[in-house]
Amino acid sequence: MASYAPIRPGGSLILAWQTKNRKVLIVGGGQVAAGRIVSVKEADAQVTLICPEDGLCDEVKHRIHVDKVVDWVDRCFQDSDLDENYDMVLTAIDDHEESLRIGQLCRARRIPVNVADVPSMCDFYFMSQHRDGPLQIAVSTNGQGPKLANMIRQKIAASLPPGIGETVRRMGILRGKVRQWDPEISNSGPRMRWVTKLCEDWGWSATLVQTIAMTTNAKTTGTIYLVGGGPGDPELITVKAQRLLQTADLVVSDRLIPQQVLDLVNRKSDSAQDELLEWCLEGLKKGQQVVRLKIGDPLLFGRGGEEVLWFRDHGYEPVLVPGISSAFSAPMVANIPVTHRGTADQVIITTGRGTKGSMPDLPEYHPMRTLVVLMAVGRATDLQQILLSNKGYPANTPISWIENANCPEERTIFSTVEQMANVVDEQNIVAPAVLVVGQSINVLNTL
Ligand SMILES: C[C@@]1(CC(=O)O)C2=NC(=C\c3[nH]c(c(CCC(=O)O)c3CC(=O)O)Cc3[nH]c(c(CC(=O)O)c3CCC(=O)O)/C=C3\N/C(=C\2)[C@@H](CCC(=O)O)[C@]3(C)CC(=O)O)/[C@H]1CCC(=O)O
Ligand SMILES: NC(=O)c1ccc[n+]([C@@H]2O[C@H](COP(=O)([O-])OP(=O)(O)OC[C@H]3O[C@@H](n4cnc5c(N)ncnc54)[C@H](O)[C@@H]3O)[C@@H](O)[C@H]2O)c1
Repeated sequence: MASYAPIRPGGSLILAWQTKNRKVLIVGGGQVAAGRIVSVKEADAQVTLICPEDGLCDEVKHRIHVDKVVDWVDRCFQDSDLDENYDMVLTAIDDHEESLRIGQLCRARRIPVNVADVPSMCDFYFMSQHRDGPLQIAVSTNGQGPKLANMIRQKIAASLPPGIGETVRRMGILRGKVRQWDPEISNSGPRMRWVTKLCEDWGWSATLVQTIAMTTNAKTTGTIYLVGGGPGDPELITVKAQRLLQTADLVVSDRLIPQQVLDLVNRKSDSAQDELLEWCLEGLKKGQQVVRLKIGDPLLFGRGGEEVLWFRDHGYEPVLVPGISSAFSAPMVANIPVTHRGTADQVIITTGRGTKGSMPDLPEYHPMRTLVVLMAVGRATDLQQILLSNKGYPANTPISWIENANCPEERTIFSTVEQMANVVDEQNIVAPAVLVVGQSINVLNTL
């Protein structure tokens, strides 16, 4: 039998009540009323406050006369005040009998009411709250310990990462964008899975969540930055890239937009790549600072050169910002100095998958050469055969597969050229993985 969460009665219903343009009546003008004004005005309600002038505290006077966010009625409460069709009534007066009476009147009219000094008369309680942009954290002790609620709230707020409110705000913009890309109700599932994956992958790293966000602050001239996002570890991007990502109006990224969303895009266009570039262009035309974020380094197997030409054709010269390529960071993960005095004096970086699936002309064996092959996993058998049969590699030349380098799932496997395809099968190595071949593997690794 399935087990479900137990029901624990005796609580109150916790909601984020939408009160925009709703009519709220506050009775009283002391410090408690002042706090209520802030709470309901931050929720965009329309506030009427009833209280004789001599009862107004300084803060309430300020809200009435300076901020002008309150319609003030200069007298005591009258029963006919409730004829105004209020959506909510809050009493904060020092006359207990009158408080109770107003509470009962509201109950009779089914108007939700909070009576500051009579919890039993409250349809809802106020909570101790922390706000940072759209992030709202509220603590309730259900009337048991308001001071404790205050202390707990402060402790929670202090534990939050800086900038989290801004991150939440940008996430809202991004979710809106995703919905614009594909408004189909029936695609809600993939959209939600994508947003969930994004949040899980980038977690609390506020700056990096910001990097994928899209804002709309238009500037006068648009600039396109072609930025290397590094190999996957959020700490392995350059300071310059991070600054640009934080300040950009629009960031378009293929790395962070996983397959589910590219699938959505694909149905609108034959080529997802073109669509991404068109988004950049749209931003540029609006005068935005646009970051085109590429994994690794844009110009090393990143098709960055092609994108530079594309933007040039459209009248924009991209600013290039380098990134750390896995061609260098992956060997480092496996403790392989790709050059090392006396062992390796050159490193050749190539791919296992050339244009249209071709195999590039691999270099001859040289004992002082380190070979780094990107996108090699699917071609392990071909690569092994070419290196052994055509390129003179000794069967026992050390190799290393580095899977998901610089990501949490990172894995390093050492073997020899003779075994390199076998280990892919045996160890179930999957892309992305980098292959390193050469004697430099043995310098720091005792295998
Ligand atoms: C969240 C907050 C919002 C707000 O009201 O703005 C709030 N009280 C706050 C502070 C606070 N209130 C009081 C103290 C003095 C210390 C103490 O008594 O503990 C402090 C501490 C302080 O000032 O730091 C006195 C007090 N409060 C209530 C009573 C009546 C009673 O218990 O019978 C008495 C005794 C009066 C007396 O003895 O005369 C009743 C209520 N107060 C509530 C909310 C609701 C329950 C929420 C919950 O338990 O979670 C509820 C039921 C009704 C409601 O108002 O909706 C705000 C957090 C401030 C912050 O976050 O900084
Ligand atoms: N919920 C809470 O957390 C909390 C905290 C402190 C106090 N309280 C209670 O809330 C109430 C208000 O507290 P306060 O510190 O703001 O009090 P206060 O004495 O500073 O203010 C009371 C206000 O009510 C006005 N008033 C009195 N009778 C009125 C009427 N019939 N019509 C319109 N206005 C009227 C007064 O002119 C004054 O402006 C008190 O009963 C207090 O015990 C609640």
